[in-house]
Amino acid sequence: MKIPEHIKNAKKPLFSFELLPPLKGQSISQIFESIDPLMEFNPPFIDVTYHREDFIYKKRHDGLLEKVSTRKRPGTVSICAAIQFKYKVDAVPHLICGGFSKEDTENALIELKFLGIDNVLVLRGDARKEDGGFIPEPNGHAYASELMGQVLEMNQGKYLHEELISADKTDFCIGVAGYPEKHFEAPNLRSDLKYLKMKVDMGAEYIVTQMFYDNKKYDEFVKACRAIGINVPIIPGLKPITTKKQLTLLPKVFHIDIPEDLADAVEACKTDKEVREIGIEWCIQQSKELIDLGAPVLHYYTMGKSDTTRRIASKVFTDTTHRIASQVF
Ligand SMILES: NC(=O)C1=CN([C@@H]2O[C@H](COP(=O)(O)OP(=O)(O)OC[C@H]3O[C@@H](n4cnc5c(N)ncnc54)[C@H](O)[C@@H]3O)[C@@H](O)[C@H]2O)C=CC1
Ligand SMILES: Nc1nc(=O)c2c([nH]1)NC[C@@H]1CN(c3ccc(C(=O)N[C@@H](CCC(=O)O)C(=O)O)cc3)CN21
Repeated sequence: MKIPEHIKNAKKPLFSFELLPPLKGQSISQIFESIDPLMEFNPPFIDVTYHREDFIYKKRHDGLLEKVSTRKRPGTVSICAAIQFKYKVDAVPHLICGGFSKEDTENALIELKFLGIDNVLVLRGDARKEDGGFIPEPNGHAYASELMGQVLEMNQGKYLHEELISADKTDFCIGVAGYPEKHFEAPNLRSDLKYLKMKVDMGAEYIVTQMFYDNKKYDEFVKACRAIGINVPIIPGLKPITTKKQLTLLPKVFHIDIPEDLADAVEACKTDKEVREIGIEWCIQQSKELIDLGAPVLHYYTMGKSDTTRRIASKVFTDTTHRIASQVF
């Protein structure tokens, strides 16, 4: 089922989460072990991220260094298939521009259609660390909107080499990313929202936000979106803080602010065990308020660590007194 249908059919706010493909060499059982403890909260969908290749430098016999491309976390499509068939919930693979030619993208989409996976989150993808900034693949896409264009073409039955393929139309539901605190490369929020609106006008059916720790940012973002005619569901993304290191790491990697109260409380902790308690409390509070603000789904960036999210969800999603999501869409 498509994500917007899950939202329309829901009688109360929904719980969903996101995981990373495990490191190369590990097994699917680790994925299942991280999903099992969260199934009691009835996620209608589970996202699986996509990771582009990295470079490593290998020493050759002659002593020179050879640049070799490797992928540390392969398997998004097969993990999605395994999830969908085992748990009978929709798996949402992330599709990225980085490292993908149009042919690679087409092949991935053909495989997804074949597997009965019909929701995708369309993203540009992060820059490779070594590159400094995002560099599109030759014959690839530079922006999420361009990649969306290709998915939409396939939804119309238009493949890259029509003379070579006679294939049916695909029917993908497309979600996109939104940034309550602005995407770090955008000159200002208005510009970022302009491109977000472009993605929605092209056919994106819902938005998942970058993580944030101050609900006011989400509230203002939703209002700013509505004011310019973005009327699709806006799903907040949440990541509980669990270590002191994240206080500097998260702003650096994801370009987000940590509110003073939260930062002070984390600073005052003596151990990461204490930090985790603070992070869980903060996230429970945030989750409850977001439901009151009308968030249709709460999407947790669990990234394979389910214990923390389980503790949060058991406080947020087993309490049936919460109101039905009231966001306008
Ligand atoms: N791997 C994953 O699962 C996830 C990754 N992300 C990351 O978030 C970042 C951005 O991804 P998206 O939001 O999908 O990218 P996007 O292509 O929509 O936007 C990227 C930047 O370019 C600007 N922009 C967008 N379209 C433009 C256009 N046509 N012309 C000029 N500027 C334009 C935007 O304002 C933004 O600053 C990436 O670093 C991505 O990896 C975010 C969520 C999940
Ligand atoms: N820029 C960007 N890239 C992403 O891949 C991404 C986002 N934003 N925002 C939404 C989700 C959240 N994602 C993730 C991915 C990895 C971690 C993670 O492993 N975090 C480490 C620190 C980060 C690091 O070491 O690079 C952690 O300790 O929490 C968290 C969320 C993936 N998605």
